[in-house]
Amino acid sequence: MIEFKNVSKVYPNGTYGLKDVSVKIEQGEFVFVLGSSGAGKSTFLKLIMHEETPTSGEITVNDFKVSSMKQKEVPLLRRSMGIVFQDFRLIPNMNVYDNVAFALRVTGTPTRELRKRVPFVLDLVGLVDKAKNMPTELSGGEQQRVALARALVNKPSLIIADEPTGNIDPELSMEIVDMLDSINKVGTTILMVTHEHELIRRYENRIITIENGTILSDRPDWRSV
Ligand SMILES: Nc1ncnc2c1ncn2[C@@H]1O[C@H](COP(=O)(O)OP(=O)(O)OP(=O)(O)O)[C@@H](O)[C@H]1O
Repeated sequence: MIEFKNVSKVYPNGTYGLKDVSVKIEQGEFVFVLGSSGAGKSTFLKLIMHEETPTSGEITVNDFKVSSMKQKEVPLLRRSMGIVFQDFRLIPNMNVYDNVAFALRVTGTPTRELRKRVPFVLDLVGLVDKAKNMPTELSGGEQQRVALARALVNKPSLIIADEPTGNIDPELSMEIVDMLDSINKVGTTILMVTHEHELIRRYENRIITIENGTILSDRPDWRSV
């Protein structure tokens, strides 16, 4: 669950990132966050991840009071979420298997658990047969699927996808959204930021549109009305 209560973010140079935003996203929703460049989408995500702190207002994410959180609690918050970036951010000198396994190794997961979990998520994203490939040997869409597997491997309750289709051919973009959709169907909350109206027009999910740091519109999920 994500809740913003009257949240504003003013950057040190006086620019407003967000202005008095109040919004609630329940566990299990799949929400698109739409907005043009400079609208405030990244600010919204950074506040959720505690990469930035709000100037005023209250933020709750997965039972963490993010707005008043101590720095030492941040790793716990981050472990409750999986993050997918536009530029994939795979480790170039590790193969697909190790890129995914790395996310488990850093949290001290036992090897026997890792041997079950990594093939499971690679199967979910349809990449078992590419486990030994290096990132440079994969297409953009495949690299993003590895990033998705890595985000999923710690069983997060929330996936944040920041323009995940921004570097992918349009035909493959739908494949990524469909994959997020099937992950959502097993209960994971999905927040996907995009500026691609065309892509999300085909879906019936809730769409929060941000403009000039405020919520311009909040279209409900048409599947549930
Ligand atoms: N570190 C910063 N210092 C000052 N102003 C900032 C900073 N980061 C963002 N801004 C400003 O805050 C506003 C919102 O920016 P934000 O990055 O959240 O937009 P965005 O919707 O993510 O845009 P894009 O799609 O281009 O990434 C913009 O006016 C931007 O210039």
